[in-house]
Amino acid sequence: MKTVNLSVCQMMVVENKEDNLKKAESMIRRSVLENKANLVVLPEIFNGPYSIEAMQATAEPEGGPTTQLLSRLAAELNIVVVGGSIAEAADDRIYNTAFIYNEVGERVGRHRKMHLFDVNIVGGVSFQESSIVAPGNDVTVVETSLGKIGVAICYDMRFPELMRLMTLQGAEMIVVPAAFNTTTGPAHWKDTIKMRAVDNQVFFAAASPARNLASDYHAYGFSQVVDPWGTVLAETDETEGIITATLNPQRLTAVREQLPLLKHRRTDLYELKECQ
Ligand SMILES: NC(=O)CC(=O)C(=O)O
Repeated sequence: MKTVNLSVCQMMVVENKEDNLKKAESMIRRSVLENKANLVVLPEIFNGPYSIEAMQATAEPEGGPTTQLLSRLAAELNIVVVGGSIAEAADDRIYNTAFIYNEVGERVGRHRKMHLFDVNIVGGVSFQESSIVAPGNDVTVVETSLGKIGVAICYDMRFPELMRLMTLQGAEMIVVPAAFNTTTGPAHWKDTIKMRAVDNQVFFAAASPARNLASDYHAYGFSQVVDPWGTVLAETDETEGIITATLNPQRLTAVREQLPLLKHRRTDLYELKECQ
């Protein structure tokens, strides 16, 4: 991989789609102009609220206004964009999808959330994502000029097998647009980010929306970027803002050489395989 300046835009997502697109555009521009980012990441479902009703209302196909904007900005600003995720309308279904664009605005990857957030936590959050969203079936590792980026979405990051598969496929950075909430966030967010980075010896960036108490779903916030040793390189609180970290490839090499976890796996005793 190359040296990467990664910015996470922890944006306040509101009801109105156009307002969200304007906000995403201004935060992407600021990431580049003020923080010299060459990789910019947006949160899960950034163009409308993360709710069953809103996802139905905001769903659009690839080539719609949201992906057009992301592609145009990637090309104009000469950056790689992991475009958070959107409700994607395709095949008469809705997917929760991240689109990834390169420096000339080509779509170089697409991840459809594989694990859907169907939970009912007593006294806390209830959500039935599968009532509207269909699951994706593909592990996503994208080859870019900056290095290999594994992309997953929110609940996907709770599944260590998926993170390890991405690592075995060469991911050097794992980037996760996400929206934990005020029940699961305080309990699990930071530990999950750290352990996925440490287990796999990868850079790990998790991008949340800012917490909007006017919406039904209260995102946790606290976006983070962590290095392969588990050191936090950048983090924020629950409010809107941009965080930026420099990812140094020598750090990844040094951690993997000095603590060769990936080489010490007992593949004579167990294996992890991607089913076709
Ligand atoms: N929103 C999600 O997909 C997942 C989540 O909030 C959690 O795992 O907690």
